[in-house]
Amino acid sequence: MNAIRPYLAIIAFAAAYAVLSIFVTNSYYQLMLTLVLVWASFGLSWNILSGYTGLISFGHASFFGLGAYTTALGAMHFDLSPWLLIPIASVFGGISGVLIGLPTFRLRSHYFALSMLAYPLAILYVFEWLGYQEVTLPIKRENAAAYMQFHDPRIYTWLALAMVVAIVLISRVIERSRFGMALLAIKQNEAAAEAAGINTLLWKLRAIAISGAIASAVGAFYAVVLLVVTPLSVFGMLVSAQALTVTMFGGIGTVWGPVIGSAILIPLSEILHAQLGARFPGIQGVIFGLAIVIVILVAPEGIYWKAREFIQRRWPQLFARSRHSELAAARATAAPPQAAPEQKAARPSSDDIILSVRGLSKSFGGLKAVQNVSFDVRRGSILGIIGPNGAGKTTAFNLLNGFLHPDTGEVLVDGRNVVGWTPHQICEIGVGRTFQIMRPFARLSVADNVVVGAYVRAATDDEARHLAHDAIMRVGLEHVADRVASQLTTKELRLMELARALAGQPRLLLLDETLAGLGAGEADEVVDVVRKLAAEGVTIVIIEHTMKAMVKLVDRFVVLDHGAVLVEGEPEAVTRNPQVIEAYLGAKWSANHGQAAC
Ligand SMILES: Nc1ncnc2c1ncn2[C@@H]1O[C@H](COP(=O)(O)OP(=O)(O)OP(=O)(O)O)[C@@H](O)[C@H]1O
Repeated sequence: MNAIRPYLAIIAFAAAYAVLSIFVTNSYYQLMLTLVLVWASFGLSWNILSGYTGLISFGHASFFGLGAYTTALGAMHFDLSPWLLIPIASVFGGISGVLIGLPTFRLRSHYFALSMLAYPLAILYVFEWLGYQEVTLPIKRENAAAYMQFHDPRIYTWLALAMVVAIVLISRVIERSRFGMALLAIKQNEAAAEAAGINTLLWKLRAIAISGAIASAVGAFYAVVLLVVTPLSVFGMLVSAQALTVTMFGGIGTVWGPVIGSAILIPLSEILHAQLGARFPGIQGVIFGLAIVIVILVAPEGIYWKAREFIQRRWPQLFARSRHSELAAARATAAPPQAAPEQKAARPSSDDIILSVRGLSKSFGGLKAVQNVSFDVRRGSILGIIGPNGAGKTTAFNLLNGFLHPDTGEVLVDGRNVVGWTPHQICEIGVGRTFQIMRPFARLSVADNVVVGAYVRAATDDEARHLAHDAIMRVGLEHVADRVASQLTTKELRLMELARALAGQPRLLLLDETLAGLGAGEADEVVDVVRKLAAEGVTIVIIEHTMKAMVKLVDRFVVLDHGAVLVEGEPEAVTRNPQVIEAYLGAKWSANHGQAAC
């Protein structure tokens, strides 16, 4: 029973729809029942890319149209059956997804959305130019069922229903797996996902390939239902808009969104088109436009989420769940993963060098943000990087973990030069990172945030949950593990980012201003956690402004000024250095601490 429970809603929906379709005898309404499911399926395909990753596609008609024309042309020129052509269209859709995704994923947000718009428009003109203005599928009088042609229109509805159920199940599998978590992490913060070891390009390509394959299959089926295909009806703006509108109206990022949106908007626009289409041509476009305006004003993420929020407020017990207890259960059952040898090693640090930076430089236009920086970090030690605002500390970090590529220089992690690697590749070899401006996955729970960081080291979901649980315990956040990240205090967010980095079992942790925004007491608590991690053998490089906390924490300092290393050495020597006092600490520090430091 427990195994069936997540699918009860879709089983009930399919049963009710099938029963409804049995009693609808009017062929026009029967067609509408089928079209509702076709557009719901198309919306579901759009949702797999855009709903889960947040990369809005205005160009899903490319896949839909390719599918429709594959069926139409395959039937016309090669006398092939749609039973064969639909899977072929799906393969074409998947391949075109990768071909479109590879160049277009270089772009972000609205640039991505707008460039996706170009593909169906370009393909539309190609098909017109090829002379395929209107392609009709040949009618089969004999053996019609083998060509997916049926006298009883209800069979199309049932086929469409089977298609929706299949796509909902695929979406559910994606949602509940590492795939879905990766896409959600990308949606909430792509840079943090990449730094947590997620190969963002690969997951996005997988999402667009699956999304494109499904959209093409839906388009191929649409051609079978309507029997006529024109470039405008399958590649037109309204087609892409339809996927977007039904999903945005119903609810983004949930399987129910496209189904709800389609069930409301398609009959509405079809009936108005039938009644008023002659007097008001293009009335469907008006309906979809109005739907978008209403959604933006009333329920920006769609009516599913609005209704869910309402129910959650009214009957909170229906939604009570404990992800952390799941994690704790996973910990009780899963075998403990092998600790990395580096983590077993205890301080004090040896002369073994884990990170070696050689002649690193980076300029932005004429500004030399990092100039010929070199330093070594011994395994098990804590290195502090300090310097005034704009000294190049964050840029140096971005060069170390692959967000930026240096103009010159080397970054050797355990002797391997990682210059040119991507952040997730650097994370894979054991370099974790937190950010100066915190980058939580705001709508995920603390536990889920940390699970995302564990995937880089875990072979299975259970192991990821086990590692996440360990990391949460190490930073002392078990009491808020089920809380949504957006509800955390600054200190908790800092610790959660630490846990997310720790879950990937790094041997080297780069902490970017982990104490920023904390009160004195809170900063001490976080310093204690960092010190404990170092005692467990994790090597730490930390950027900080808070000199007082740093002096007590670090083994060595690198002081940057104007992008170059001003001084390097042990805390006592560095804080007494006249150049450091002049460039960074100022005369006041010298007066207050000079004696103490001596
Ligand atoms: N992407 C960028 N494009 C142009 N200039 C940049 C870029 N990133 C950083 N800079 C400039 O490079 C210099 C070093 O910046 P960086 O953020 O590394 O300093 P920082 O020491 O971390 O400063 P803060 O303590 O204020 O964060 C600054 O002058 C900054 O304006």
